[in-house]
Amino acid sequence: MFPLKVTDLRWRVAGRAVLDGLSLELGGDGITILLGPNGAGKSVLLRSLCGLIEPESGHIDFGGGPRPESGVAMVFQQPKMLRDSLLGNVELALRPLGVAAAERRSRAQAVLERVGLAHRATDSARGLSGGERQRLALARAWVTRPRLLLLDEPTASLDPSSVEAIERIVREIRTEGTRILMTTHNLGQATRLADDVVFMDAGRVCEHAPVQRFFARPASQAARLYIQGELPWRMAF
Ligand SMILES: Nc1ncnc2c1ncn2[C@@H]1O[C@H](COP(=O)(O)OP(=O)(O)OP(=O)(O)O)[C@@H](O)[C@H]1O
Repeated sequence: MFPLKVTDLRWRVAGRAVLDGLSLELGGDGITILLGPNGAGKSVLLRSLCGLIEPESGHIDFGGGPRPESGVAMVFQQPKMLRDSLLGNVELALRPLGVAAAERRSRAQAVLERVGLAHRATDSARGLSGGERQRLALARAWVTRPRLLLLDEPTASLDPSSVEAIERIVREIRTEGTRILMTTHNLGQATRLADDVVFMDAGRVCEHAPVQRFFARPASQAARLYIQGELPWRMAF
């Protein structure tokens, strides 16, 4: 599946370019944090990578071929839960992969353990808090053992301890060999998690750099302004 090469991707809505000739290359390891202002096209890029949006032109090449049938998973900012138990939600993710019922159950139980939700396994998923829902959404993706995991602002509007729990899970998923591409507006989180940063503006990649270099010496004016704009609170303390 890697290197993942995106070339000159274009997608318009009502004549306005949302992806405007976007190109990007990702190697097979690590966590890439996708930064950029609201409306830059980050979510649209993630949706294009998992096949939910078909760009008008351009090319996405997964290690020399088309997108594989399985191996790419995505977690949305506001994941939808089935009206079922946590176990049921996780097991369902394995059905399309042809995993036998007994193995579906054991893998679902194991992954719920790892995200700290085993004690809620038979509860209704609809009754979970925001942080618990995100952990369940990560479990549903993780249980399929994706090679590439796309995370769209998985900690937006979560409290600090829920954010910490999600970050721990994301690191564990990465340690087990899953490539992660994740959006966030939390720059502290970006510095904690990222190996490298892709900065997008107006439907294009402006910059792709190792995390330390990106924050110490952003190469583009757009990235400098974004970093300054997102960090006013630092000046206050
Ligand atoms: N399905 C859609 N139909 C019409 N317009 C869309 C659709 N999806 C996204 N857009 C538009 O494309 C632009 C980019 O949206 P996108 O959600 O990718 O931005 P983003 O960089 O993820 O922003 P944010 O940081 O606010 O989440 C926005 O103007 C959005 O309104």
